[in-house]
Amino acid sequence: MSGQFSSAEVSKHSSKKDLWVTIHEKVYNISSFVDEHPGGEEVLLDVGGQDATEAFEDVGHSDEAREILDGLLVGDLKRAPGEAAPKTGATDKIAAGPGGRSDSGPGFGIAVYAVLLLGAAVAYFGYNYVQNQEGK
Ligand code: HEM
Repeated sequence: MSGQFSSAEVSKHSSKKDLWVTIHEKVYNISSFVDEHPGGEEVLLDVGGQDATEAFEDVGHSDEAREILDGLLVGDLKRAPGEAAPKTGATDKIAAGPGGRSDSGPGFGIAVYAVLLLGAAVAYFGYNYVQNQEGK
């Protein structure tokens, strides 16, 4: 079974027994997998009938998980003209990375540098302060 489905069509399949999601513009019927999902059924029911690209990629699923998805494919997502594509900024970065995978979201690296810089500044001024005290 394969075809093209609009997001309105996909959103009709949001019950546990009939659960579809969209990931990267492809439509998957994950009903048979809900009970087997290592991450639990709750998260899958949450994204039922919706675009699950971000949720799926944020977890950093393995290649095995992607293979399971391949087996659940029902078709392509048909976007209505003018319909906005979902936000997949984080996903685009992951896809563009050298290994194709990344564990941290965007902005995480910057936060780490900020903390390191702050620590270095505190250490530097603290050291100077102690030196000055000793000099007295
Ligand atoms: C819809 C298709 C999905 C498939 C086929 C799938 C498949 C899998 C598989 C095979 C694993 C085991 C680890 C791995 O191989 O990466 C896993 C783990 C996990 N999944 Fe999914 N997943 C899907 C969607 C989601 C979504 C939408 C979420 C939402 C947050 C999610 C959250 C998780 C979490 C948190 C784990 C880690 C569980 C643990 O290690 O205890 N998954 N998934």
